[in-house]
Amino acid sequence: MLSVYVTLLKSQTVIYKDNNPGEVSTKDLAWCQQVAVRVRPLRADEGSRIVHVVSDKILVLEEEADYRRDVLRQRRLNDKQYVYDRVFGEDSTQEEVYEAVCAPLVDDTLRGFAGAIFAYGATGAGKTHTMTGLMTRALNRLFTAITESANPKAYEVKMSYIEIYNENIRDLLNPGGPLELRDEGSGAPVVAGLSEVEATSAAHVCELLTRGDRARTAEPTHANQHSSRGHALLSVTVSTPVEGGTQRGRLFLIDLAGSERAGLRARRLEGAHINRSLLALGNCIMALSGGARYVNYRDSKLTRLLREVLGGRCRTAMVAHVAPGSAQKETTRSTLHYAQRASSITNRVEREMVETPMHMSQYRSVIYELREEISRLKSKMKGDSARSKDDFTQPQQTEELTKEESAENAAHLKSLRESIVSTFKQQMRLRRRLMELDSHLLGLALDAERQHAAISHWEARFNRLYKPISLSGSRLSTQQSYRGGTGSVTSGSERAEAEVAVEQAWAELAAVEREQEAARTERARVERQLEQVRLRGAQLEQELPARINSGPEREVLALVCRVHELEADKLALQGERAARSHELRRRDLALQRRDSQRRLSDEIITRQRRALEEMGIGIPSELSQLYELYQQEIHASTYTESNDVYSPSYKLPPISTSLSELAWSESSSGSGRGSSSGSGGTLALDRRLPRLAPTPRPRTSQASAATMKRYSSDDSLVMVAPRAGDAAAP
Ligand SMILES: Nc1ncnc2c1ncn2[C@@H]1O[C@H](COP(=O)(O)OP(=O)(O)OP(=O)(O)O)[C@@H](O)[C@H]1O
Repeated sequence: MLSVYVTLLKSQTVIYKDNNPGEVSTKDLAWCQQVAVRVRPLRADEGSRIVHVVSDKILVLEEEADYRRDVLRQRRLNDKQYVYDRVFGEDSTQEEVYEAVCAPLVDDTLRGFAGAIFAYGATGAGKTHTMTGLMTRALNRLFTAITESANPKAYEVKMSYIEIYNENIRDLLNPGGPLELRDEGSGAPVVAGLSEVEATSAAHVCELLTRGDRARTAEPTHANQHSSRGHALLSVTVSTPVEGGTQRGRLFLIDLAGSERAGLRARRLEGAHINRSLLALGNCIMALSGGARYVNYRDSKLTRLLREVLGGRCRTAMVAHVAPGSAQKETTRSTLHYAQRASSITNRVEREMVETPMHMSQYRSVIYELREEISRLKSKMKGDSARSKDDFTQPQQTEELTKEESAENAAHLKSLRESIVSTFKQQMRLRRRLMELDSHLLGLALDAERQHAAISHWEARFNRLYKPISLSGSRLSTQQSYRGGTGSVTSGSERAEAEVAVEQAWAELAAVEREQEAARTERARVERQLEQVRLRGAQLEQELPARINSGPEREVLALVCRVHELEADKLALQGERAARSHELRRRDLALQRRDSQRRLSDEIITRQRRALEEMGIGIPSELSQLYELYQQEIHASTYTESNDVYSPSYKLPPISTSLSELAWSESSSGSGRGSSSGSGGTLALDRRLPRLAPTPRPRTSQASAATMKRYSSDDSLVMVAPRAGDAAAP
């Protein structure tokens, strides 16, 4: 038994048997992503079937026909088609799923690669059913392959099985109290005290799995009598000696907790933890799709633990699970969106990264100081060299030095040189530490900002801005419409979830602030030390000119200079890299904030428009022009300026010429980033807007004009993404 989980997750020192290890590019990583959806059989109490598998890649979700008499809208709203790498229907077998999703990863494990499979979906959707099938088949296949190999005894298979429940980690193979997740330096976190058991045969593995499954936290839910309430992570490591080391392959099989919202009050904490960690996982997957962009793993224990799996050389597959009945419509839709978001990774990664200017100020001063030091040393060498020439023209003075004095000088020089080099090394160590601390502080500042953003988001959503307002004389439906339909439904369970989320954000913020305080104190201490070492170095330099009087000694000094130069160059490169990565993280956060600000603006505008309509106030023409401009600008910036890095998750409702012509495909809502956050990526769109005169083609900018297409067939404005070259078209 080993007590350290890091050996499972941390080491990526895989020796590749038949591949050149090389660096795995983001493209390779993207290629590794596979997203499948499995639909489980319909049960009698689940209503009518609303999920239809069309082919092994396509499924259709039927929306309820709320507008039965409106043929146009029925046609547009009812069916939503989703495309994935693979879709498994209700009669799919465990074997089929294993062959398509898991078998390639098992073969890779034997070849020394790492792979991971996630099962995602709402409670009762079939995650555990699928994962049980995959786990037993994967381990059977591993042992069969090992037995059939030339040297079965050379293989070692180890297993570890943990559960994350309510942000507590438990060892399922050796159940006991919660285990601590420790961050050790910059490496992967460590689960202290976790057991890793050597598996000797397929039968032994089955026994271990059964033991682990029994230890999982399970409770009945509305959809599943035996519902697993935490995330389960099974890790299997296969090691075998090869020439020059040990080849190690790993397979992670992860059965995520149900993604549904917490309904019961008793479950609110549990539900909030589950949603939070699934959101964090979704965000990591999303961020990884950008290749070099900042990936925040800190938000949950699940993502902290999976850091190396998600970001390392790991092929991953996700199997999203849905129930086909109308009773689970909401959860099914949200699962399909989540899976679609994950499957968009492949496309995104192949896109070019946006170049960002470097922000180097933090490093410039340190590098400047180093260069200064080098030039001082060099000028000393020149001075000594000149003096040495003078000495050469006056040999009698040199001859006056006794042999004893020369030996003494040489000894002094030697010790001086050693002191200079050692002082220099100390300086470099302290400077590096300072840079590490600065970088850490920058990361913490971003973390703190994110927590602030989360707090203001939830507070704005539930307490301040969107309290239902009462409009005298308005129809009853007005208040109802304020409560519902815009993504800010304040049901009891959501409010409870918000309270928990806010509490957690405050707690996280306090932890971040404590860490900031500790880092600042440490930084001040290191800075004081550096100042002392710098002073000592300056004193040593003062001694140099008087003592250097020979060619070999100058060579020593030149060597010291060279070491300084190399260090300065290295530092410059490191600084550049760190600054670039910080800049990317900062931009990522800025984008998220803009996104959330824009959502708020849109929601305010939509609600104001609705309020005007409900109160029977016509929209002044200037205001309607502004609405139009706003839509065009948002659309233009979304589709033309940042097409490669940012995708819209919502659109404002169009300003239409008549009520019946308002056709706004819901297909555009909720499928983009943040849509599963609970923050309401989806605005329910207003279908009762006042009739407005069609506006002329926009005059604002070429880009805006290029993004607008007028479909005269139904005389309503429908915004579509521009085709390549649209923006440049006259
Ligand atoms: N593909 C399938 N074929 C037949 N039965 C299935 C299938 N998928 C799930 N089931 C059955 O549905 C029930 C719920 O499935 P399961 O426990 O796997 O759900 P889950 O998604 O893991 O739920 P939870 O998150 O609550 O643990 C079980 O009785 C299981 O046997």
